[in-house]
Amino acid sequence: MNTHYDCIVIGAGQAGTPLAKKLAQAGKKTALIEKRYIGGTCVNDGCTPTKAMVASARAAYLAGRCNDLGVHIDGYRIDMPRIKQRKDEIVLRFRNGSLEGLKKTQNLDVIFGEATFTGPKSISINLNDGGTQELTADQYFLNTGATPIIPDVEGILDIDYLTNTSILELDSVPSHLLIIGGNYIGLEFGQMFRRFGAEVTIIERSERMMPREDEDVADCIKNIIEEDGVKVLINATVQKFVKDSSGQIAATVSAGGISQQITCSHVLIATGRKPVTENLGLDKAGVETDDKGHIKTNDHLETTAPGIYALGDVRGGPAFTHISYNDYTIVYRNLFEGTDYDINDRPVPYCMFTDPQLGRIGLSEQEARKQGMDIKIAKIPMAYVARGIETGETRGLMKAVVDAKTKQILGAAIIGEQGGEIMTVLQMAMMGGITYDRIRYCVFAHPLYAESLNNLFMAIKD
Ligand SMILES: Cc1cc2nc3c(=O)[nH]c(=O)nc-3n(C[C@H](O)[C@H](O)[C@H](O)COP(=O)(O)OP(=O)(O)OC[C@H]3O[C@@H](n4cnc5c(N)ncnc54)[C@H](O)[C@@H]3O)c2cc1C
Ligand SMILES: NC(=O)c1ccc[n+]([C@@H]2O[C@H](COP(=O)([O-])OP(=O)(O)OC[C@H]3O[C@@H](n4cnc5c(N)ncnc54)[C@H](O)[C@@H]3O)[C@@H](O)[C@H]2O)c1
Repeated sequence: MNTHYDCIVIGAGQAGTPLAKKLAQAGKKTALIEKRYIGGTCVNDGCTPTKAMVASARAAYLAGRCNDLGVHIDGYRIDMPRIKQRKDEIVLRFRNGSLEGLKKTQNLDVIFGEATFTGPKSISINLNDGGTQELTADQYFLNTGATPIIPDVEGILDIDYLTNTSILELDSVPSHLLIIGGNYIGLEFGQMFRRFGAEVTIIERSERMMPREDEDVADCIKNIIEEDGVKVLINATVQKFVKDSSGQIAATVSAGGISQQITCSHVLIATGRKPVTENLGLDKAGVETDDKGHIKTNDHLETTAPGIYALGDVRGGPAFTHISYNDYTIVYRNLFEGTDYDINDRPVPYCMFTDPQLGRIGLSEQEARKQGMDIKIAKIPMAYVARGIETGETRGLMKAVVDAKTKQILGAAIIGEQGGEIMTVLQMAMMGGITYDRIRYCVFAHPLYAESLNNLFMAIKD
């Protein structure tokens, strides 16, 4: 039987879930199709589980250095099954909470299965419970997310490599975790598992880790990670994997042109993510993709097919939960509240949850210089920050890029224990047009990290 809806949302990620609810609440007969779990990557394989485990890793770190603060404990041990159980409980709470909210929503059907376009406005669903269902709708909203890129390395299919999903299922600590890719996923998991007691080696193919960040920022993070005992090889790629009969994996690694063999127990792939569009049948709907498979949209998130929108990672924007969520608010408000928002109107903050965190907003120094802008740089080490000294958290730095003439803040990178929160203070200043010379003399409560924004902008010579 063919059922018709006003709106169909494909993918219950960070845009699809709230959007489906709002569409239904606005009186639209809506279906939300999800092939796996409500909440998508963020809740099930991304932000929620990793940040829960990062909290356990930080507890281990603090236990290991509390002697410095004059508190002596008689050793500690990592209880990986408990860490996993705690993480699972949090994930289930978020996932089930969302599902309950969706089920209670009038005009909304949640259907578990994989959707594929069969025509411009029709889909077929391979139901998870068996069988298929054919649906049509006036409007479609695609929020199908992204999935790990697996590099083409000889022997990789023989080694049971881990991804950001399967590593979350480990209930023991690897003896030696080799991570391919030295950016967000590699660094967050790398430091976390080092703190759980694993030997960790990160292989990054670029000339430096975090190639999109300023060199001093990336170097600061690299020094911190290495100080924690993670081995980092840059300019490095894995050429070959061989698994021996005892389960150990020999990786042939070329680093800086020199070949070496590294033996490890586990391999995590963290080499980036690609959009999930393969089985969507987009050609049947007239939805075009770019050369990387991302769904093409305009600034209002409309695809090349009328009445079909794409939101979140699948459209290749900055791959963050808050961006996917903001995509939903743009689409919804433009459709139902008569607004004309576009995706260029928003800031793109982000926070990498290493410890200390890296909070980032706006232009980096290298980006501003590339654009030929007249800028000044404010920079202080965290070791100058009173709050950092008092709490024993002196690793990191504060850096801001400002317009030399207008005194507006153009961007910031804060590496610090609350780096994300401090960055957000500067984000608000940027949004409100508060210039750096005002922040320099602003009264902040003492002794907060934010108070040191005074000192940060004192570092600029007018
Ligand atoms: C390890 C890790 C850590 C991360 N940490 C952070 C962080 O700290 N902060 C942050 O902002 N971002 C983080 N991210 C990124 C963030 O998780 C994503 O950007 C975010 O989840 C946005 O995803 P989305 O809404 O585009 O789609 P997703 O959340 O990926 O959802 C897509 C959904 O669509 C479903 N689907 C796909 N195809 C079909 C189909 N044909 N039919 C039906 N359903 C389908 C999928 O099953 C999935 O549930 C992290 C990512 C990873 C992997
Ligand atoms: N805290 C956060 O906000 C957070 C945390 C985790 C993930 N994420 C999101 O998830 C996405 C994916 O993260 P990611 O770290 O997997 O991808 P990424 O694209 O950010 O980084 C991949 C890294 O792997 C390297 N690389 C690629 N191929 C390689 C190879 N063959 N050998 C060695 N190195 C190789 C790249 O040079 C790059 O540094 C990111 O875009 C990010 O937006 C966000």
